[in-house]
Amino acid sequence: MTSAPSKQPKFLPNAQDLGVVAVGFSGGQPKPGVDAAPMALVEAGLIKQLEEDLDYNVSYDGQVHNFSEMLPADDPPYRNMKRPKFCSAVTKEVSEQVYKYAMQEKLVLTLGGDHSIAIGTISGSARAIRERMGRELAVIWVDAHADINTPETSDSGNIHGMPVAFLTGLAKDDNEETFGWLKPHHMLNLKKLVYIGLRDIDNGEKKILRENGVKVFTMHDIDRHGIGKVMDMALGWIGSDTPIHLSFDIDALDPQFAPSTGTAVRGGLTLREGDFIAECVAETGSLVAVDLVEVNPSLDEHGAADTVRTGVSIVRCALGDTLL
Ligand SMILES: NC(=[NH2+])NCCC[C@H](N)C(=O)O
Ligand SMILES: [Mn+2]
Ligand SMILES: [Mn+2]
Repeated sequence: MTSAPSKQPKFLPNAQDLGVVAVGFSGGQPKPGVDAAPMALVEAGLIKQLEEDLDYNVSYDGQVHNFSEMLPADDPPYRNMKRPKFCSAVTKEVSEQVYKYAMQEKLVLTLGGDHSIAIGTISGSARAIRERMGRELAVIWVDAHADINTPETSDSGNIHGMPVAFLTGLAKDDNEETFGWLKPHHMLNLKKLVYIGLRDIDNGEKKILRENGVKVFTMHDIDRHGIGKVMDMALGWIGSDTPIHLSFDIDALDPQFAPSTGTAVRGGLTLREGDFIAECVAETGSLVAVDLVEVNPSLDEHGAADTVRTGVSIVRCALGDTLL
């Protein structure tokens, strides 16, 4: 069962050094419980497996940050965003933590939490990659959703539907306490973003994706070409010489395999397709950071254990586990 990452890492001299950030944050959406995911993943043995089966030197403070000390006394909706100050403060802190590990040339694994935390993770990696190598980061966003609403296009006001808009500068705010801390060095080029697995895109998001020529592989593309060809095309778009941040929303998988998530959408990836995406990214040797988000162990009508197990498997594959 034991296996080492299959290819020589391109951007991390000590690719077996892994920094783990556990973000117990649920404020980017309305359902409680997604904050308990990091603990559930750790209790399922994730960190232990990464150390023992995959030989990583794991830096992890053993704590799931819940950021309760950052909860603002007053946090009314602003520009249609719910809990804007809390989300902004937490993602800013996550950005710093990811940045620190990335500057130490560690691979960074962030366990969410809802997908709003990607504002922190991706801004932290993008900044570190710029500083360390003068390079731009590429992002592979695996999800049922595009999460590219601006505050103005969002119907829900939930910030977990907006991270890509903030990260690419499509959405901006001048106030430091409502994402104004995001500066150009934190940002992602829309041309370096690739989506896989989308099937529930809001009308405003469709317009944004089309107008900006964003590279999207929907479930339709996967049905048409198969996941193998889609991964070739996705990685071909990024190129073999660009650092990659993988942001994996568990709801990309079909609810059969990952029912315990806040915004489940039928018609998703199979378990193997999910693992395969992660395996292909690992094989590039270009991976610098991974997020696993939106596992909600309290939505357990169908058994959260399955969803947690699916999450563990995705992370293992992304970090170099192979079938043989
Ligand atoms: N990270 C997620 N699960 N996002 C779901 C977003 C759903 C919807 N598009 C919204 O903006 O509210
Ligand atoms: Mn999603
Ligand atoms: Mn998402």
